[in-house]
Amino acid sequence: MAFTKKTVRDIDVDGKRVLMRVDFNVPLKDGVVTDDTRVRAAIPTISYLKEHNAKIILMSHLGRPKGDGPEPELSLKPAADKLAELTGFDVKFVDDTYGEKAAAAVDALEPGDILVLENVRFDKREKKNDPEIGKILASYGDVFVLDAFGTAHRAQGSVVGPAAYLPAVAGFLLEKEVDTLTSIFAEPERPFVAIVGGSKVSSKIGVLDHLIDSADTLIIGGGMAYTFFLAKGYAVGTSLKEEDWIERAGEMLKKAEDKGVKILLPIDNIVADHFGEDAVGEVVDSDKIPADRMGMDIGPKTEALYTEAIAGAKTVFWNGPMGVFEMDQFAHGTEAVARAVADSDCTSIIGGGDSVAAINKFGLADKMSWISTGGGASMELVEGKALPGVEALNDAE
Ligand SMILES: Nc1ncnc2c1ncn2[C@@H]1O[C@H](COP(=O)(O)OP(=O)(O)O)[C@@H](O)[C@H]1O
Ligand SMILES: O=C(OP(=O)(O)O)[C@H](O)COP(=O)(O)O
Repeated sequence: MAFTKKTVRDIDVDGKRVLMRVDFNVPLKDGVVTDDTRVRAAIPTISYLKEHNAKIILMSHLGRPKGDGPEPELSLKPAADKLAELTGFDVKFVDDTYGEKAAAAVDALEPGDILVLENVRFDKREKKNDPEIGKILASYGDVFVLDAFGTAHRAQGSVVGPAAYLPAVAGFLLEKEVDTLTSIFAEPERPFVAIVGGSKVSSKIGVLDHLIDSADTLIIGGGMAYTFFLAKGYAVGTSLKEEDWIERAGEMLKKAEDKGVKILLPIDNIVADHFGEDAVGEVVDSDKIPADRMGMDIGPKTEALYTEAIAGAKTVFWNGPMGVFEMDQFAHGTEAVARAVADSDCTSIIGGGDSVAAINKFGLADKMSWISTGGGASMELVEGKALPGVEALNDAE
């Protein structure tokens, strides 16, 4: 299915104030961007707008701030600096989003200038999709561009709000992501193996239900696994879990069994007594996690099981690391799965900020068919859902 929304190519941006929502939700360590994939991915649209003399106003969230004011460690300044470094453009930054300071910085823009606003989530009205947020942001622009594929599944103020007030079109990244993913998911070559892990359990666990309908094998790892262990009656110690989902997880296991879809869960795990750089791992079987231990990675027997399942795949969709890969001692499971995907003769789609950071950490990005900047967003596309951000844009004629 071709992309059905207007894009930046369809509008005149010369001398106009272009308000653009990007996804600069990048991993940071000590104030430095540790994976710049999402910043790089926004550059084609930014460069196009600059070449066409637009005044460019960029906005994004970063992380999940509480929403009652600035949190310096979640400032967008490092992402703005990264954009300047990657492009050589002069990138201005204003430490305000909805106030007079931001408005004044917008007013001072000349054609070709680029301004990054502070984290849109420093105000709780953003996540609540308060119409006031859309209105304030829209006042900064003459047109609205959505290029934040990774956040297009969130009906939040800066993603859908400005479209109510301004002509609203897609950027090149959004267009390419939606086109590529919908065409792969429409008729995946089989066996289709879906791999889901990571920590955003509540926002992604529901999609697993759909994956049972579309995938031949579903591999579960990372923080996602422990809710399923609870459904199987295993104790999970202090591992990440989502109590409200235990019953549904049990229903999913039953549904998969009835449909003949294989769900693979870890059979062993690397556990630790606390979450930290100095934590030391030990291997335990999945039904023997001690009460004072938390699961940090999949274990060696699980790596072998998952590697074998991936080797026979024709399509792999992967979102969410198998463990806390940022800490080297818990990165082994994610690396083993990444290598299995890289070595297999399949169409491979990797989605999500952290999953992509993991693939980059292991130097395997060029072995994958499509690296998507969105984890949750690509999960919703695989589910066949429309993304609210895309829905809010103007239809192509
Ligand atoms: N067992 C686990 N316990 C806690 N966190 C985990 C576990 N396994 C993986 N994670 C964390 O999950 C995070 C990524 O999850 P998520 O945001 O859902 O993925 P993505 O950004 O790829 O969509 C990583 O920071 C990783 O450390
Ligand atoms: O990182 C993101 O999603 P992802 O981890 O599913 O890829 C997006 O920036 C959305 O962030 P959110 O899940 O805090 O709304």
